[in-house]
Amino acid sequence: MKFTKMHGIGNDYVYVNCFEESVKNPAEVSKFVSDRHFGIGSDGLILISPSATADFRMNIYNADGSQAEMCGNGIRCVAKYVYDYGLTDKTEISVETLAGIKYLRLQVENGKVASVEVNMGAPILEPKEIPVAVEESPVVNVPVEVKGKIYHMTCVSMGNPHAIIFMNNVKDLDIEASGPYFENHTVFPKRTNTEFVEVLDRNTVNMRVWERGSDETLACGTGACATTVACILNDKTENEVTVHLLGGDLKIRWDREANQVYMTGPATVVFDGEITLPDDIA
Ligand SMILES: N[C@H](CCC[C@H](N)C(=O)O)C(=O)O
Repeated sequence: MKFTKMHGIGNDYVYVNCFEESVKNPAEVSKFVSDRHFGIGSDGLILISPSATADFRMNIYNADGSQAEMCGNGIRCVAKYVYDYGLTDKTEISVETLAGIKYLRLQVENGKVASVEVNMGAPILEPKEIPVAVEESPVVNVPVEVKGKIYHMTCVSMGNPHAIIFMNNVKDLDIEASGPYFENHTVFPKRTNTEFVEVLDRNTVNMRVWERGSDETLACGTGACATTVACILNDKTENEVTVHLLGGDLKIRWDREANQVYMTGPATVVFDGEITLPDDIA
């Protein structure tokens, strides 16, 4: 199977061009290629395919094989792949995802995509649609007990679920001690991604993330969008925020009139490769 290893500020995936390849067991393939010792090493697998309703289709699988509705860092890399590898010469494209069709603007430098602006759509705040099993709507600063400790969470979906926890210092956070317990908490019927956020000023935050199905990652695009919405709902920032993640920065803007969230950031090709999959998952 031919693949391209790419990352969005350190959130790395194995990308497969399904115009040329066919992946019959994507969940199993994602688990295999994601293993950083026995596979390629990645946060998951992303398939780029034809679409009947958009220019391209993106399917994303986490490292544990679970399929997610959307991936912000991933969709920027999809845009870079389809332009740089000659599948399109358009600098405005649409990509079909399980979270709906997304519209992207590609910034090209020296013939290659340098950064991408994605319209990530409207944030979803209705608890039943996130989903999160609480009465409050919207879910803003709601107490939740995790491993015997009370946290206050704000929940937002960008097509995939996010729980945002504000704290004073994320650098020293022992994320392994709480991330998995939020991810698998019974209050989240479909599990959740969890963002731990330190507000630096009205336009800047530090964020770390424990992702559903991929443990801590160096960045999460949908998480940065959900975090920005949560900051604004809690009156902690203005509508435009620079999110500092372990792997780099994303610029997020929530256009309140249009109720659309925009994310701008880079996309990087690491290498092209070919791998022989074990027979039982090929
Ligand atoms: N783990 C996420 C999918 C990947 C999202 C993230 N990598 C991004 O950049 O948005 C989930 O299960 O919802």
